[in-house]
Amino acid sequence: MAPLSYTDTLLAIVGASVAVHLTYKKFESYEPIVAFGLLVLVPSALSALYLPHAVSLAWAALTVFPLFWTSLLTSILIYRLSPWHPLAQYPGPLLCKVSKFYLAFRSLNGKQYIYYDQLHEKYGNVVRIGPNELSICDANAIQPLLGNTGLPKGQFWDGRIPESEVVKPLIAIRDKTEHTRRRRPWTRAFSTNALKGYEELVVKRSTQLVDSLAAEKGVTNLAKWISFFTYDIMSDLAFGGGSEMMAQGDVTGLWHLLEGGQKNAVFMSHVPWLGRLFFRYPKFAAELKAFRAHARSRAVVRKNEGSAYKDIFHHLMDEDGVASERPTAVEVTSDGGLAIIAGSDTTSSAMTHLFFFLMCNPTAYKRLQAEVDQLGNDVLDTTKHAHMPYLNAAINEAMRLLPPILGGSQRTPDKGSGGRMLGSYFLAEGNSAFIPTYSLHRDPRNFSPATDAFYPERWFSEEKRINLEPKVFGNPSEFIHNSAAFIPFSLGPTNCAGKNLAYMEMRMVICMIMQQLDLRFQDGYDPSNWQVDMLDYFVTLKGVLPVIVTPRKGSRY
Ligand code: HEM
Repeated sequence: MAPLSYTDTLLAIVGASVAVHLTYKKFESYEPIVAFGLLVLVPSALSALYLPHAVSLAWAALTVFPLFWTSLLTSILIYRLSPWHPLAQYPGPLLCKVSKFYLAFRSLNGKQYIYYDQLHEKYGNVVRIGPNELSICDANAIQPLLGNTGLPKGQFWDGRIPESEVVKPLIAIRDKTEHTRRRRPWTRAFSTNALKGYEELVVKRSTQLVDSLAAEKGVTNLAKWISFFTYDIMSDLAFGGGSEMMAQGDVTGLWHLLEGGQKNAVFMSHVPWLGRLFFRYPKFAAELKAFRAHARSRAVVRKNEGSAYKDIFHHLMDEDGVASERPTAVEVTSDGGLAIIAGSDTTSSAMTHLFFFLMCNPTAYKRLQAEVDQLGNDVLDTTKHAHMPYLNAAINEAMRLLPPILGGSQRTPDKGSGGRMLGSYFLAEGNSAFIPTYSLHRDPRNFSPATDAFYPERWFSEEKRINLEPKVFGNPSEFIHNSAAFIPFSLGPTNCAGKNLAYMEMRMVICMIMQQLDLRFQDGYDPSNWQVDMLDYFVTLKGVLPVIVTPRKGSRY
């Protein structure tokens, strides 16, 4: 067969690159073998085609590879910016539309929630924050995206979990049927009965926290103490013990490992295919892997040694034998690690933020303390906690202003579904969307007036709210309170499994601390540092919160 003319050969190379683009788009494989085939083998074959126009095969390759890759990138670029792209109608920064790498790099400074907020300020309710991803700051999209008939999880978690972990933790399961199956033991682990069983432990650890704080002389870092508390208690609950951070400090460096891995993780969640690739190299994301390996080893110890009480592991492992299908050991090990990660950082953020806001707002501090003081000897009674209006309003108000997960949970339409209407926005198949929780909670259309200020009173009924000093909410016609737009625990079938435990822990710790101790900022501390030091790596990394703790008059100290 006669060789192709020079022009036809060049056209064949460009055509092949477009075909490779379309193949990638259709099949979306993370497999390195597929990438190798499409990005290396195809241009190698094309180099042979080009050989008649070159002095050697090496020379042909030197011409064909750059041409092939450049036309592939150009094809991708043109498509992403073209009016045919299914998200073309949505506004957003050019660099976000071109590549998700832009956001991945921007996320490294820990301020992506602020960036989303600025984008919504500039572009409106819907912003195209990636070539195939939308951020939707509109309460009408919450139900269709996250609610009971909402969409399955997106690729976000694919880049955070190494492929070698064939059995994924619950939070990373995208298939709805499989997720429902794996969620069942979690539902048992947080039933009313199971929660009752955790109470004694919550009291024990909360007492240890209050004792430790009372013993602190001079300035102490409240954020650190609360983090150690949540880590210790989640280890007790997930694995029947194994952590004594409040007593010994972070001697094994686990808290450091947990936090250290988050920066890598957030980058990879934006470009999951790269995460999959990099995770194969042992030195990549070493902290993340070390933490997960530790969690797995703790699970094995817990399984072999048992526990003196019914912990979360007990229910996940179905040690009561109530499930029709028993979870496998690998599933339980994977989910045990998840319990620590999901349950410690989030709860510690919520509580630390609340104490921060209380110290900034003396009126709210006094109102909460007065309510707590009415408890007297019932301070450990969880049934009373659940009905304390100021306590619960203050917890919600802190999570409204600074939700522990500042961004949102990504969702993607099922393959073959054709896409989904989310309120008045259409999300085509192959694309993802999320609701930016921080921006939604700080949207005056959802919470007004004084949207950015800490006022637990906004959670009260009108008759109670209207006369309270200062009279911020004195004018009912100006008042907006859309509780459907309050989603710190997300929503729907994949919402936070540990929500009730989190509330129980938070209420207990807050009541015990407020009853026994007075907290105030270190002299000269500038509260504006709190948010400046805070880093959003999906979970929130907190800076130092320097406080002076003094036992209250009549306390046990
Ligand atoms: C204030 C504290 C907490 C907050 C704000 C919080 C928030 C969240 C959020 C936003 C999600 C993602 C849900 C989604 O993808 O739609 C989540 C998932 C999850 N959380 Fe929490 N969480 C908290 C405490 C806890 C605790 C104490 C546990 C106990 C182990 C826990 C266990 C989980 C689990 C297992 C998931 C995965 C649920 C699933 O995929 O089905 N969380 N949490």
